[in-house]
Amino acid sequence: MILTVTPNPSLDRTYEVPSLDRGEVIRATGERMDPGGKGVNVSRAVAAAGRRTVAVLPLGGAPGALVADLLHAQGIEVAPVPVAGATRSNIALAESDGVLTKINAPGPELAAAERELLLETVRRQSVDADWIACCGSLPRGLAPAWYAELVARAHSAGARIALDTSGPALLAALRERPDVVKPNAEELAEAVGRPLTTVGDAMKAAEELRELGARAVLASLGADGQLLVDGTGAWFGSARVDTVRSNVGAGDSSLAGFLIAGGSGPAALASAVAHGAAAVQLPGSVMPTPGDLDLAAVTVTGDVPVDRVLKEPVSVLKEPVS
Ligand SMILES: Nc1ncnc2c1ncn2[C@@H]1O[C@H](COP(=O)(O)OP(=O)(O)O)[C@@H](O)[C@H]1O
Ligand SMILES: O=P(O)(O)OC[C@H]1O[C@](O)(COP(=O)(O)O)[C@@H](O)[C@@H]1O
Repeated sequence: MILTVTPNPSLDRTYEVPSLDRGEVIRATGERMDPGGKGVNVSRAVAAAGRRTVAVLPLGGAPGALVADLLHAQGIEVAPVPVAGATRSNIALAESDGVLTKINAPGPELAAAERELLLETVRRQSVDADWIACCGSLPRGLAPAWYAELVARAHSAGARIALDTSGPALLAALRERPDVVKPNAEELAEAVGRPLTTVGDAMKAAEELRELGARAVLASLGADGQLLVDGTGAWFGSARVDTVRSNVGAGDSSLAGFLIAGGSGPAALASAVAHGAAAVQLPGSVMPTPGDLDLAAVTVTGDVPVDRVLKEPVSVLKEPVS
């Protein structure tokens, strides 16, 4: 079973708009609503693969009830943590030329009793978990070291941890030796405080995260593919995609693919790449089913193309949020 923890889930609302004109009334041509948050998406992808998953998440107010309904409708087991504040709604504005603008709300602040209940729920649900995937930003009320504490607790309970977060929360958790971390290129650049121009730059940065404690680093590099660096070596995986429909949740789908395939080594990397490539060819944050995957289109090599210039280099570093 793959347990996911999403401390700051969301109701994802996507509006299709012709284009964005600041200060104008924009009439949407289409809209959709999805249960969201990075761990929620991992659970959706694991369930789409026909594997068991339980999603732990704080839920509050009408948006929280809607997230629970949408997840139940997709057959996903939810271990809710009732909270007083309303679950956030995140807005994605998809322009007709393919550009996506996202507004991620901060989400409710968790009170002390709610924080305790969240940890207790994770502990109770971890009993038969092969992996615990802890994903996304932290809501107000959870200290940057919260994921570090979760990794330590999960390890003492014998579970393996996959972590997909960024900034201070990622850096703080590394010292507890998460089994795999999954930064995207921006998050990787932010973590090492350097821009990334080539696949070699990304590999050096991933090695640095290992030196800081990560046992393995699965770095997703958007259109360029993915890098896996662990204690036994490094591999690069990619797949050709002709038409990208939506990259929302592509990284979450990749992480699910990696864990479903065992969570280590080149075969798991190939599964991660196949899931990422399939996800970007589906609308919104729809997660791929086995029929959507094209493993034959995936290439994995131990001969990492270090000199390859990234199609989407990271030249400007994001300001840390906290
Ligand atoms: N434009 C693209 N073309 C082909 N594959 C893509 C594209 N964008 C994303 N992917 C696939 O999805 C994976 C995850 O996307 P990425 O943008 O790196 O993650 P995140 O969603 O976490 O920001 C990539 O490593 C790649 O396999
Ligand atoms: O926790 P964060 O970083 O605010 O991200 C939450 C958002 O990320 C998502 O999980 C999608 O992930 P990506 O933006 O990485 O594609 C959405 O479902 C959700 O709205």
